[in-house]
Amino acid sequence: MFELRVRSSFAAAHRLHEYPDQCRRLHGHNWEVEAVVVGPELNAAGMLVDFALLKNELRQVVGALDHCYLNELAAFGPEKNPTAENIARHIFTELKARLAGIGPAGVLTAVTVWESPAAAATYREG
Ligand SMILES: Nc1nc2c(c(=O)[nH]1)N=C([C@H](O)[C@H](O)COP(=O)(O)OP(=O)(O)OP(=O)(O)O)CN2
Ligand SMILES: [Zn+2]
Repeated sequence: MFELRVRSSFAAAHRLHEYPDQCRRLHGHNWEVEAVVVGPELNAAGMLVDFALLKNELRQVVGALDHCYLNELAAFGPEKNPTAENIARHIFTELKARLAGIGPAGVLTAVTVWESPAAAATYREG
């Protein structure tokens, strides 16, 4: 089995409801994002999926969050906090849909979002 990882990043603002600390106030992060794609077979070029394709798709998904106030986006809204966990699940769902439309050999299994070099959340399926 082969496992590929591609990374992207975005800068955005958020605030966390139901949080008893300064994170309730408006603040920002530079989020780092990693997507993991797995599969057993290589193509004639010796690739599971071209990194260029994966990076482009991830960039499209992450780009929709870049320089946004995340709480205002429909993906999060007033009720769902834009935590690293919810951001990871959102990116996973969007990227999975985009990759399904292209039909590459690999399967998306996880998305990890780092809020800082010391703190990350992963959403995975399969
Ligand atoms: N499980 C989660 N916990 C927290 C999240 C999250 O998304 N998932 N997010 C936050 C806030 O976004 C906050 O801005 C980050 O808090 P913290 O990790 O404390 O960041 P600091 O840079 O202030 O950390 P220090 O290491 O203390 O400097 C909080 N928790
Ligand atoms: Zn924060």
